[in-house]
Amino acid sequence: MNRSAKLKSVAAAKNECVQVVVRCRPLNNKEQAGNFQRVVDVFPSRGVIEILNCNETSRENKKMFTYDAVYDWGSTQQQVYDEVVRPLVYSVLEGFNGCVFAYGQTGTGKTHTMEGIKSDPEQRGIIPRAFEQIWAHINRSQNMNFLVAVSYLEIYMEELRDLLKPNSTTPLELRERDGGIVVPNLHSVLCKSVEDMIHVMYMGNKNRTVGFTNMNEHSSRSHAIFLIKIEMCEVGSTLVKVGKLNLIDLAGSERQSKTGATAERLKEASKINRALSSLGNVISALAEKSPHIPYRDSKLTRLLQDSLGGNSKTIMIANIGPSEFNYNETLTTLRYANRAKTIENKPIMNEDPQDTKLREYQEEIARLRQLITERQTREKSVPKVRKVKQKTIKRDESLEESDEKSDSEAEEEEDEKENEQDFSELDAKAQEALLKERELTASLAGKLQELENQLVKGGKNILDTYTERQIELEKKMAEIAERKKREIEMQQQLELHEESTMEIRETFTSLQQEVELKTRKLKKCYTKCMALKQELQDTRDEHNRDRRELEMTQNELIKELKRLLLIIDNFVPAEVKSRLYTQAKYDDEAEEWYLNSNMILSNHQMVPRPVADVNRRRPMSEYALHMIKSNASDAVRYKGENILNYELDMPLRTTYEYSNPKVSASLQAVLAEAMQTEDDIDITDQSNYASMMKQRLDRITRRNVGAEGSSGSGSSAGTTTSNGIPPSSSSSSGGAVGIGASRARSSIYNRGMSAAPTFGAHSGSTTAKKAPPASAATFPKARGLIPK
Ligand SMILES: Nc1ncnc2c1ncn2[C@@H]1O[C@H](COP(=O)(O)OP(=O)(O)OP(=O)(O)O)[C@@H](O)[C@H]1O
Repeated sequence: MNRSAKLKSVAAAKNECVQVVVRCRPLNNKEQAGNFQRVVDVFPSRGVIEILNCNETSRENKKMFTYDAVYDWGSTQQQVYDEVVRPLVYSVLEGFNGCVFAYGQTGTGKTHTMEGIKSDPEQRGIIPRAFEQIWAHINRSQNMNFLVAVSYLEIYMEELRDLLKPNSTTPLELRERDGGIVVPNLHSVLCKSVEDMIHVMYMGNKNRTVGFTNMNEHSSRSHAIFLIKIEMCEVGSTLVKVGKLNLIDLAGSERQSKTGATAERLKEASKINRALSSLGNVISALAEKSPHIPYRDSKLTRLLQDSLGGNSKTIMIANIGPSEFNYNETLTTLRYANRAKTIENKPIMNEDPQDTKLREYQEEIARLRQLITERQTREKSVPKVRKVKQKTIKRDESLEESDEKSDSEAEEEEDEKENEQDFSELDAKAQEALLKERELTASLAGKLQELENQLVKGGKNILDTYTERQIELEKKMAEIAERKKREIEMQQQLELHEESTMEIRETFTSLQQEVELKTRKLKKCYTKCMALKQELQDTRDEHNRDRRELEMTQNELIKELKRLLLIIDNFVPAEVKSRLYTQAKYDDEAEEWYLNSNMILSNHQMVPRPVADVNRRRPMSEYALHMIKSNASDAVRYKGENILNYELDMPLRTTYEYSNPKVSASLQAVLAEAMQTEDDIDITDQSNYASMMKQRLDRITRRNVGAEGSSGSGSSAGTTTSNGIPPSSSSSSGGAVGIGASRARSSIYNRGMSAAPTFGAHSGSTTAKKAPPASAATFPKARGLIPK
């Protein structure tokens, strides 16, 4: 279709609102066990849902919402599919884009509605039922070619993941092409039956991200999107129509406090909630007809761009729970769904778009066919003249030989024989060329077969799958669904008009009657006003709740950040830390930190390479070099050993070598002198410590003198110094190193002493009078003051 025709069809397209359907699941075992009350009332015939807040005293204050269709806990999967989804899939098979997405709090039945229960055919959900409808249609359509491709992806933590190729390293990106959003590298599988599609769905489901929450044992933690693309065209025509169907099971829109979320789950939930709240923003912006629609806020909204306010027919299924326990979440879902009702789409038929695989295949098939026929005619035309002559003779013979063989069979056989004969008559070169030609033709035929196998021809087993009566039944069901839809619409409109026309219809017979009616009306208006006020209050409360939840998430994340910073501060070396700070960059798109690979590389390059012998072509071990130098007979043996001489980085030293405490040279000299002369030691200083030391010195000197008097020199065995240290043997034997009875007075100014352990570190003044002559040698030794 050319551009102007396309524009015309867009302009001619009718606006169509997003169809919103609400489905309420039954009370589950937990809710029943907990005696939770049911607060939701469903009125399928009017498309109305009423919800009661148990905390409010008045039971009158029920909130009422109307939708295109509503389903209660007794509804069946078949009913939901036939009445809601079947018409949409019909449209897709006519070449429209269609989208069904399930929205709701976790555990309310989104996956149940979309996929259903594998083992129970009655409980199959929308996706497998859509497969059946598609293939029933294909099998019924005669003279049509189809190409059906499916893909399956999920959006987890704002990242696209291919569920059919989970280990693929190619990142998936969203791109805008021909006014629509596509995922270029997404893997797609060609399917040829319902079973193929179901197999693909289960394969993808195995790779889906699910987790456990307090609300649901197998909670979907990602948004899963199943894409079906159906290309179709009449046999012999080149006009291709394309129908696309997106079947989406969104992640749960839960309150984090209820799910028992941990730090990682909170991060996950905040991303899920962000995508869902951006979906809410898009819905609001579309509902308010805002000039800017924030599709780009999340990957989910970008992917749903066609489905919301675009060219697709869209159905939103809002799943809710009936219990009072989930009152707030249910109300949020109902409001969300209520807003989505007003979104208008402009569905257009995808006729003759660019880049269709079906057209590509058909063109290739035609080209291959042409090539093959050309080759076959060339092959046959080689010995044509002689062949014709021989053929006539042989035919006469063969007719006489057997009557059983049919003419064509005989002819084929004949041709084969002739070919063989012709072939043997050719020279070697020609034979080779002919063989090559035949091989090429065979490979082309194989390729052709392969391509033809990919295409699905419609109307194959029309009688096997669908009898006339079944087709009739389906049509009737579609009609009933359409009527039901219209009935609900009319009922809703009737209720609306009833109020406005009441006044007109009333004729007042008396003033009293008029007053009564006006009072009733006033009461109604008052109730409405109160409901609106309540709504306002609810919205405020909800906003506060959201804010509190965000604050909670923020606090959790800050806590986690602090923990990580603590680890970095205490366990990561300072230089690595500073490198991390300078090299780490934040990617706004991916919302992730990453290390600049260039910088890492440059750092790597700075690391010195292992040392090798620069004069040699390749590194050699020390031992090999040694052997070569020493001209050892088996030196060659070690030549090939590629051992590098690694210079290991030794860790930096953090301690000092031990050195003895320093005693200043002046003090050492004085002490040495004092110990050699017999003079008194006179140390002058002002501090208490020094005077104390002086006293001790005196005491020691006196005792030593006493001891000398009583036992005489050399008989000090068994005596101890005042501080309990026994005298050394050298001193007891009359010691060569002892001070002796010092008479000389010397003044020591020891301010220059540097080492603390020596008493000289404290400036002090001490006068040691009359040092003991021999046994006094114990004093300096015991105090460690003997110069070395
Ligand atoms: N209409 C229903 N009838 C019967 N059972 C239902 C219905 N809807 C849901 N259930 C049951 O409720 C449970 C939770 O449903 P499901 O897993 O589909 O929820 P969900 O909304 O997809 O949750 P999540 O967002 O966590 O994936 C399942 O055991 C399911 O069988």
